[in-house]
Amino acid sequence: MDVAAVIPAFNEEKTIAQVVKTVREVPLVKEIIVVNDGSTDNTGRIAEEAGARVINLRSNMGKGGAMVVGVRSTQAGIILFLDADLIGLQPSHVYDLINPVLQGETEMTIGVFDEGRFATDLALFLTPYLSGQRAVKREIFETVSGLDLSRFGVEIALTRFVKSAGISFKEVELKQMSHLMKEEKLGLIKGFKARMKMYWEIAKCVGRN
Ligand SMILES: O=c1ccn([C@@H]2O[C@H](COP(=O)(O)OP(=O)(O)O)[C@@H](O)[C@H]2O)c(=O)[nH]1
Ligand SMILES: O=C(O)[C@@H](COP(=O)(O)O)O[C@H]1O[C@H](CO)[C@@H](O)[C@H](O)[C@H]1O
Repeated sequence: MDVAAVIPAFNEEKTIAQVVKTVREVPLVKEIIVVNDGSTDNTGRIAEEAGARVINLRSNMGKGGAMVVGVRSTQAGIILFLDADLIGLQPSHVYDLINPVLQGETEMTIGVFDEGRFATDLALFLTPYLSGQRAVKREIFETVSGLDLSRFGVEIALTRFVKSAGISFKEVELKQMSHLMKEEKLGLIKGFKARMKMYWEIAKCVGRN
């Protein structure tokens, strides 16, 4: 089964190139798709220069919508989702995420930061099912309804579906990795507001049946 990486990206010009370049070091990943989710910075151009196929969305659809667009644009049977703001991503992390699915050991992996930065390690220690780093069979992703409108609820919706359907999944440790926190990207006040909005989007998906 082929593997494609789908990277939703909204104003991530600082980190996107490094993420794309690292994934390019893994030949098992046949396609790298960056879905530029209506960014107002140079994310799209930088991703393209780094070697990704870029889909430019005219306006911001939210993370879940961008992921759905990315998956629809490829035929690959296994999708590797990565955030565009990762710090310290190594090829070994990519292998750790995709190999268990590729080798039929499980249907989905969820990457959990460990030995990275305290705040981001702690967040994923407490809520591993929120992680944006995962590999999943496309048929599973495609079976979950409403992901296009789920925004930041996408991970919780996907994890809930997998759990309720009794589909196997596995958490894998991603050592010495982190991501930029909202407060680092947007400043304290805007970052906090964005965090609250994200929790609301997650809560809406938790409330859905
Ligand atoms: O409307 C959005 C919001 C976020 N993202 C992307 O989704 C990923 C996770 O978002 P963010 O880093 O804001 O979330 P955090 O990891 O801080 O919760 C990143 O690659 C973002 O660029 C997106 O494509 N569209
Ligand atoms: O780790 C978390 O608690 C949140 C918030 O991250 P930040 O505080 O902005 O670094 O980020 C995760 O959750 C989002 C919603 O599920 C995912 O979309 C992100 O990929 C994931 O990093």
